[in-house]
Amino acid sequence: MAIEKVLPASSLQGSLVLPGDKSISHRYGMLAGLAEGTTRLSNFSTGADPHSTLACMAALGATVENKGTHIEVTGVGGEFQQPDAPLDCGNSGSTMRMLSGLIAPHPHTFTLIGDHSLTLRPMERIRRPLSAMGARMELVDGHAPITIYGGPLAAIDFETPIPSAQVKTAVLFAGLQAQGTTSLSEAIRTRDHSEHALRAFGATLTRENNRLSIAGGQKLHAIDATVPGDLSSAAFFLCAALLFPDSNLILDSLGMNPTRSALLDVVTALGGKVRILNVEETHGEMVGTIQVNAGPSSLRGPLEIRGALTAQLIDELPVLAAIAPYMPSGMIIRDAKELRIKESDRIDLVARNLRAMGATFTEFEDGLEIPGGQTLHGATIDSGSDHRIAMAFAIAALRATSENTIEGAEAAAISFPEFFTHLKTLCKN
Ligand SMILES: O=C(O)C1=C[C@@H](OP(=O)(O)O)[C@@H](O)[C@H](O)C1
Ligand SMILES: C=C(OP(=O)(O)O)C(=O)O
Repeated sequence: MAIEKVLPASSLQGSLVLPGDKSISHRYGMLAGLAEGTTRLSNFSTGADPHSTLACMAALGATVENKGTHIEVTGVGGEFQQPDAPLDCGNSGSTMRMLSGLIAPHPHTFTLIGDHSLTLRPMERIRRPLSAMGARMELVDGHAPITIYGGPLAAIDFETPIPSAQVKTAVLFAGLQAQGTTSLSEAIRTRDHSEHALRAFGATLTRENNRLSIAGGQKLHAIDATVPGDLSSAAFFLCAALLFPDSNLILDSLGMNPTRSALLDVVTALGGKVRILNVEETHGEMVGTIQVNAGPSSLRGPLEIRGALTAQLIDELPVLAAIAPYMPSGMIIRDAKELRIKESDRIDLVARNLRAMGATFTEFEDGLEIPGGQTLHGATIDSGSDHRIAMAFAIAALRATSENTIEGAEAAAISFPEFFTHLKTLCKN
């Protein structure tokens, strides 16, 4: 187990280009694997999870080559081959759920496996729509390993019961290859990278209010693309910037898709001055440069994160909770029960680590209420092998009164292997 020691800091200064967005990298990797032709992907995520996706695409017959400057994926032209071993999704819920939809229409038997954490995560949420389309899927008590007996699928009209971009994507990827037109409605709009990625690879997809429709039998064609920087990785440094009055952080080539960028509004509400220096669109995704300085917050009460906002900030909630005790206003996070079934029970681990640092707060089944203006001390942090917990508490450590020891720091590599190196460069002690 890797240990990282994080000392209190006095300032955060510098500029950064983030590695490619994890969500977009998964989708480009999968669609490139299915498409016809050779896709070139620059700034592909360096995280272990999207590389699990690429390994699965290779096992399904795509050719994946790391060319140094970019990744090349030569797709199977619409027909995956029977893999000769189980598809290993590692720690990645995105891989397991989205890939299930992508491969279910193919006439082979697939087994999807993952690590211990992934085996604890709910998979019934994808079995329900995919089996309604005609896929035969076996789970073990609602969990992986998953066996899919693939074959022709029929379109469905599906209403997502939980806000989940992974479930939405599994249905769209299956719908792309089904017979008829698949429709899907979501009550809370989740990240729309799949919609943009499908269009980029040549598919037609329509949206009317909250209802998406995709016709089956569409073929995909290879693209050249640069993956925008990962805003969920940037979140750690954006939150760190709020901790010091003279912070100055510049993030270049950053993904700013509006369905992902609620964090920028939250950072602003917490006193961050966020300047957008430029923005452009590439394959439907907004990409730009931002500068962030800290300033006084105008909040009169605790920052409240509930309902749709909770769903939009789902991956950023651990780091927001980790800095909440230092914010003058404090924070209320509710409607976040999903956090209990991510790579770890993130509410429990945030609570345990905040408690270890001496914070006071109230824990709920679906969130936390954390008073502001607290002083925390150094402690031994348990990452629970969860990348976002390891990184969130490295940020909390920056304002503690003494050194923190992060146990299980290697988990950061799941989404952001360079995190601790950048932290050391940006933070001044
Ligand atoms: O679609 C995606 O890329 C993701 C969707 C979210 O999961 P859910 O779909 O389970 O909410 C998020 O937590 C995950 O990190 C990535
Ligand atoms: C929940 C996450 O990812 P996944 O569901 O793909 O494991 C995450 O990155 O925080």
